[in-house]
Amino acid sequence: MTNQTDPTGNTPDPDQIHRAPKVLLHDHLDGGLRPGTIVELARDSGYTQLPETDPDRLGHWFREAADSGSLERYLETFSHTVGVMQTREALVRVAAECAEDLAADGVVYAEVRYAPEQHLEAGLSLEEVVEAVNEGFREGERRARTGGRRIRVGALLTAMRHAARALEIAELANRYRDLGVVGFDIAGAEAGYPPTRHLDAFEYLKRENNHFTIHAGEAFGLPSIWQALQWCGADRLGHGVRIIDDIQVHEDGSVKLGRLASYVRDKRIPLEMCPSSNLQTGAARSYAEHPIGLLRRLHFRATVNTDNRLMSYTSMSREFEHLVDAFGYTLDDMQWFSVNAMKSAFIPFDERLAMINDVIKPGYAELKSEWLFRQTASTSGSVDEPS
Ligand SMILES: O=c1[nH]cnc2c1ncn2[C@@H]1O[C@H](CO)[C@@H](O)[C@H]1O
Ligand SMILES: [Zn+2]
Repeated sequence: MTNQTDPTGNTPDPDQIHRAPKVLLHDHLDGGLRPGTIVELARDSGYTQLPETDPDRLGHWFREAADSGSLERYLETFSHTVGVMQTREALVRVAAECAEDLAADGVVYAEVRYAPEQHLEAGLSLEEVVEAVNEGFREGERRARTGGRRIRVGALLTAMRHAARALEIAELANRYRDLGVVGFDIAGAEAGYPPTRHLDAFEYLKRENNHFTIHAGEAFGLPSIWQALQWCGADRLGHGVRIIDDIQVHEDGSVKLGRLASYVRDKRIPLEMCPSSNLQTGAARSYAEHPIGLLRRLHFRATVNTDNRLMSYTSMSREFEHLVDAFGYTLDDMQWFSVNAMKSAFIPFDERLAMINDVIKPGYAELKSEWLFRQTASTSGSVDEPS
């Protein structure tokens, strides 16, 4: 890695990034399958549409096909993952492996989303889909614990923005509240499908005191973010990268925020940023030019996320490696992003606080203290040298 060196010495190396406790708010269940699992599920269910049947080649295919520069083409690849996630067994397996994989990557808390309406082709009901995924998450948490890792996973139920089932899915999310589902989301092609199309679902959730995030400001700009916040009342923004269009950076380095960007920062609206995904869909040109750098400097409530680990060939550790490389981030920056994410989670406040104080901060303190002890050891060594 070619990161800029940090005078305090706590620029993390890949091993530290991996061990650091990480919090993930934006990850799609159907965007994170293991290639080998897709191949096996396709074989077992008679799904014949896979473009490759060798796991390595299939993984590569997803990454290449998703690297298209457009959100619409990126989303086409999901037909294959959704295609093999149509039975109870498949959903339990995929959800369990998701929790296991995230835990193995050092994620301690995750909110994982999926659209129940996309898993009904083989006759499951919406309720059966939700229960299968919940069962899988619990199983994955157990396996992680057995392997010495702890993770907590909550589900977000997504409604597809081109479809007309948002209210029904919002009601489903409300029914399974406190039973493994922590919130609601809308996803899918953004241009042509403004958030206000689903206003009834959002108004319903507000009346129920429930939580939701909205994919906005990814493939479409400020009007989408504005609607998501001011018409729909979103608690968080999925991506929200295009908020950058409302921020002017002058030659002398001074910065002027427009009304919407000010609102987002002042109200501490969490931005679920997914750098690798944005590079693939054309929402950003490079890691170094990704708006997260400026937004972090300006103290927006930015968080780091994977979006789709399979399509974007990523993990939380990889996202942080890219950001450390691009911006010279330190363990303190990683802690800042992780605490931001935990503060923005949809679980109750006291539980968020306990995760921050009992898991995240001690985890970073330990990593930082390792460095201190390494320093002390090398310093005392040199003192002992005869001069
Ligand atoms: O970055 C994204 N933007 C918009 N929609 C997405 C993104 N990633 C995945 N999905 C959509 O969300 C569905 C449920 O998980 C996926 O099937 C995919 O169509
Ligand atoms: Zn997404």
